[in-house]
Amino acid sequence: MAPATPFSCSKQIAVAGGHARLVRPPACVLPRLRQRRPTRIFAASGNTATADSKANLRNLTYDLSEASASNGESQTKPIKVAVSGAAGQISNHLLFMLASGQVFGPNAPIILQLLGSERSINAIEGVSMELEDSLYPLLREIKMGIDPIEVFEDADWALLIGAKPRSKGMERADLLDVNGRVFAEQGRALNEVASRDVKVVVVGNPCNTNALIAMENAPDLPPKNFSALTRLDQNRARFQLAVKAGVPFDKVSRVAVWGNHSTTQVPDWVNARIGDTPASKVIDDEAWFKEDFTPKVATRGASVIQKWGRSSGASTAGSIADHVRSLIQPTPEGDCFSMAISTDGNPYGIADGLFYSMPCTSTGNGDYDIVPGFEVDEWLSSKMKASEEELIREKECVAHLIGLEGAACAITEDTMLPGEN
Ligand SMILES: NC(=O)C1=CN([C@@H]2O[C@H](COP(=O)(O)OP(=O)(O)OC[C@H]3O[C@@H](n4cnc5c(N)ncnc54)[C@H](OP(=O)(O)O)[C@@H]3O)[C@@H](O)[C@H]2O)C=CC1
Ligand SMILES: O=C([O-])CC(=O)C(=O)O
Repeated sequence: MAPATPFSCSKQIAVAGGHARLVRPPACVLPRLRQRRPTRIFAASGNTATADSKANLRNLTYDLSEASASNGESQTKPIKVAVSGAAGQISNHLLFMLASGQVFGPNAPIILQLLGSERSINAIEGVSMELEDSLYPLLREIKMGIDPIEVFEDADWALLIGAKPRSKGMERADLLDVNGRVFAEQGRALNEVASRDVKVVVVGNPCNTNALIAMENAPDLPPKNFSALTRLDQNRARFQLAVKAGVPFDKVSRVAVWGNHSTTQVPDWVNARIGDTPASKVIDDEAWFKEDFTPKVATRGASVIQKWGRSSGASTAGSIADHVRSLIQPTPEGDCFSMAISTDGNPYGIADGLFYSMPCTSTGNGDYDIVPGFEVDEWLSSKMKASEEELIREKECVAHLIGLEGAACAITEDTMLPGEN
């Protein structure tokens, strides 16, 4: 157990005769109350570690080793999962899924490393209290802080969710710049302190280009370890196909989503299957695929906001869980999953140097392969090209954040996130 310091707090939960007992060291109580003064405790720091930087990090440790041993569980090394935007609504679903074992499985103890800001650190403390009160046996430790250098230390996974939403009057180029700076800083921090095999999943929008920025700022980490979330789009597409065909969604497979997580995305009905049959044979209605299915999936985020008054939180969290599970479990034979990945050397002729969503498989070791040989007909090809061009324009707008010179931002016609209308 870590020694208590004025700025850290450890807790131990012992189990005797089947009853959990919280052993709270006396030193823990006062510092915890003191920590409610954010200006003192969670002072902003730069992107390099300082001698007293640990003082900015709050640490809760739950040592359940006695309990685990008495239950005959093996002492598995906990998985360290860093989450940014930890006070946001997606995280408010995801953190509980992570702590409960729904993502990494029922035998994987977990350490949560939560990144917030001065704006959100109180809220993150609140979330951590709820996590404590949920009594998750797999949850071993919660770290919270506002400096990515501290929070990302030794992370095995980094789920980068936090990003500024576009506000009224803000151009997409501004959004790319503001969020790009955040992801550049976080990429540098991961490069410096995360596990050398950290898997980085970028969710915060515009997620494809943010993933590119994070990766380019982390030259010591394998580019293949970076991906961006398009699994929500895949799930949305799968649901629409199942409903139209009148089958349970588990009969719908090989659903690729190509391109950008934006309204130019291409949910692929050409290669999708329903049972063992091409979806286009089961649903013999090309006009529906082109004029209804495709825009419905691409603007589903906006429809949710229109009805619900806020953007997709629970379904996004579920799709992040699906994304992670797809990398740590073997892909079922004949199926694929979609995520945005580096295009370097891809078999579909997409320009190198982008993050573009494609069909992938995994053997379950955290790595992936792009599935070759998907049919790309003329219609699919022209839609895929449009999304590629959008990503090239986005990249030009963030050239200054990825060490490129000479490019200029030429986004004139505003491209849209799925949640915008
Ligand atoms: N790829 C995908 O499929 C999807 C992506 N998204 C994207 O995920 C991101 C998070 O969504 P959600 O959790 O709903 O958002 P919330 O608004 O609930 O939370 C966003 C978090 O981002 C952080 N943030 C970082 N920088 C800023 C800033 N400059 N201004 C305000 N907040 C900031 C805030 O945390 P803090 O103060 O701690 O920094 C905040 O808690 C968004 O970018 C959204 O567009 C959403 C749905 C699907
Ligand atoms: O546009 C947004 O912020 C929400 C989003 O990505 C989605 O719902 O797919």
